[in-house]
Amino acid sequence: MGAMTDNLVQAISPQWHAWIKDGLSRGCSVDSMIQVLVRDGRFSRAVAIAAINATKSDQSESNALRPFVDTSKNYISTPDRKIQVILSVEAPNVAVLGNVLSDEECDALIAYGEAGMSRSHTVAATGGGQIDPGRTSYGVMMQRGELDLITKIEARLAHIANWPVERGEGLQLLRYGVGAEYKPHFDWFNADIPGQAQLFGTAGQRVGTIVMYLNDVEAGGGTLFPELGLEVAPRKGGAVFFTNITPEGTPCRLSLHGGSPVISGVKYVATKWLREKVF
Ligand SMILES: O=C(O)CCC(=O)C(=O)O
Ligand SMILES: [Fe+2]
Repeated sequence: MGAMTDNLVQAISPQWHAWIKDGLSRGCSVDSMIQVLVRDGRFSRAVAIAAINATKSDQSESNALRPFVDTSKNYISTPDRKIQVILSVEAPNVAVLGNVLSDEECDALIAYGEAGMSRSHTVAATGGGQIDPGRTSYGVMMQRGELDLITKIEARLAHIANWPVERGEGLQLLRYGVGAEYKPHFDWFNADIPGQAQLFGTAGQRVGTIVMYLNDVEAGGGTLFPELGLEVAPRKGGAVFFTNITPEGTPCRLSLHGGSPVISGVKYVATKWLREKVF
């Protein structure tokens, strides 16, 4: 929690942090505080919400938090890499990023994961994995910290999304051949579907997602957000981050997304799902 708050304080300045703390202690409404932060502090709404939530959780140990990418500048400086902010959307909070991974890191992930790949599954309504015509990629799940390279990347992602490494699942590596796709879906678990209810486990909801592109794709293979009319083109080393829950913590239907069919070439991605609690 400390590191996350430090990042936020950096993003919003100690003065504004103190102002939020004071407002919360005086019982100001969150809406009114967001308005002031956006108008006078010139913060994006996403940063304002995240800063208020982080301050709240520091005070009450509540868990009303979601990851966020600070798009108030055009670059994000992580300890080992300067990330480009290319595009951002407010709701759901989407950030398209460049230069997240080096070419060498992309190549190494593909080389390492390729051998272990098998046909991807989805979760059946009654629980368990199933082969699904709506998801025709091949993939492999990796352990958190499975390689030094992965540890390094996971630390970088934690910095970018302001979310602790421990609250992330292992990376999932996917390969889509020509025609392969992942039809639009939600990454959040649906508590009303028996097969999904058990997925919450002790780590809770999948609150955010980062899809990293490991190669350039000749045609097709974009990440599509049908509710936003947005499609992110795969670019080697780039990534798209998005939140799966609203600022209030409920499943976000605008986060509907999918991997469009690859038309020509092959598409490799690495997906990091961010969980509510320690995974
Ligand atoms: O392949 C893509 O572009 C999207 C992948 C995805 O939605 C996921 O892994 O959950
Ligand atoms: Fe997804």
